[in-house]
Amino acid sequence: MGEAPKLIPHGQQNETSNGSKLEDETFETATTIGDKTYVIGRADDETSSINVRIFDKRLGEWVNRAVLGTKPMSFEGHSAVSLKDRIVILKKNPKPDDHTWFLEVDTQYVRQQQKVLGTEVVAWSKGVIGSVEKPVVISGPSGVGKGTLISMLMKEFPWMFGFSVSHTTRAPRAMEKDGIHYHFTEKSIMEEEIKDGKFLEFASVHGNLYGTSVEAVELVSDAGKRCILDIDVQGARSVRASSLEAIFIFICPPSMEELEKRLRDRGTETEEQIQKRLRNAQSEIEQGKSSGIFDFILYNDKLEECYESLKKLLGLDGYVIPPSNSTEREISLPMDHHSVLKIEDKILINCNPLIESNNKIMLDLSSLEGGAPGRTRGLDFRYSTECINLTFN
Ligand SMILES: Nc1nc2c(ncn2[C@@H]2O[C@H](COP(=O)(O)OP(=O)(O)O)[C@@H](O)[C@H]2O)c(=O)[nH]1
Ligand SMILES: Nc1ncnc2c1ncn2[C@@H]1O[C@H](COP(=O)(O)OP(=O)(O)O)[C@@H](O)[C@H]1O
Repeated sequence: MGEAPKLIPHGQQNETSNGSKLEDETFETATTIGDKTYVIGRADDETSSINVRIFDKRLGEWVNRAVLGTKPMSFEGHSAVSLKDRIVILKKNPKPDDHTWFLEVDTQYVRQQQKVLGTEVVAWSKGVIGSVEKPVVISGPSGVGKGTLISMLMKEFPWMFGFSVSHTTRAPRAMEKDGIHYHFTEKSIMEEEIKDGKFLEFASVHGNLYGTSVEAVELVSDAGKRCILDIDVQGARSVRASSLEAIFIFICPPSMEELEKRLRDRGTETEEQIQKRLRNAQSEIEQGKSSGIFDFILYNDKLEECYESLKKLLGLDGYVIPPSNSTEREISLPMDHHSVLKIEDKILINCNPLIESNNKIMLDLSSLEGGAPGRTRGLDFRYSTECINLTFN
């Protein structure tokens, strides 16, 4: 039995309480979700890290501890609010012209991580404000044109999409660059990292290991971009079963003959590898069509037509480039004089009207969808100056 948290702030009392904010000199804040109280403070070593301790009320003991974050997430007195399975921590604005940072933790993910690692590890992220669309998972047999279609999408919409760079134990092809096309790695290293819970999913494909690291997806979502994953059917199944909400697209060849031709013309594989890929293609196509994993099946016969269909199902047909900055929004929160309140799935930040003209900011957690588990998925926010707008329905 551990010592109960000295801090029994508002959050400890019940689920419907307002956000908790402790006195500044303690440099700790806490909030409660279910049986757990998350006590958040500056790391003991006085670095810029954040220390999180988790107290399980049911067990009456501290069950987890993690040191998180680097600059600019240093802990200088925050407000923490819990909503459903999330905690949102708002960092005070250190300078008047600075922007607000917030951290969001998905406690669902904490539980998953605990299962894998026993102790430690909570995932936090810098807040990306403005909703990010669901990641896109693209699967299909080797040579069908997945890479080609993804390149076209990334070239036309570089600000919108980011590629999840997988790890693989296969050897690089002539034009492939480490860290861009894949993270090329050793089997023993990758197996160790899989054990450490570093991967969102992994699979053995055509005799090699492939996997999507949690970090690969986080890097894209942290940049505020929509993540594209090029993974095989087994990987797609694992992602489907994970907490990552995504759109699943399967690409089919017009015929096996055409698939073989594309593979041969690409000229990147030995004859033996081509044969292996063709043998696997048949069952991949069957699974792709029948497994219920995929939301959409696209036939890549004429490349341009297939690309147009892909854009259409991603809602990008007839897409007009928005004026710069319109997809990125930032909010400013004053250093002092703000209070934080939670109501249902909304967080309301009340600023001093004498300091801020937009004196009420609402973060809407119902907008959270997609994204890597445990990471900020794009909190939507809006300003309000009228109290009447702040009634929640
Ligand atoms: N499960 C899983 N599959 C992957 C990953 N990265 C690539 N793949 C799949 O591995 C297979 C082989 O990829 P690759 O060696 O690049 O060959 P290609 O498909 O012929 O270009 C393809 O089906 C990819 O979609 C990953 O991170 N996880
Ligand atoms: N619709 C298409 N028609 C003809 N060739 C295509 C088409 N789509 C892709 N290709 C070609 O087929 C080969 C395999 O495509 P690639 O994108 O590497 O497939 P994958 O990533 O699915 O293995 C490449 O040489 C590419 O240029």
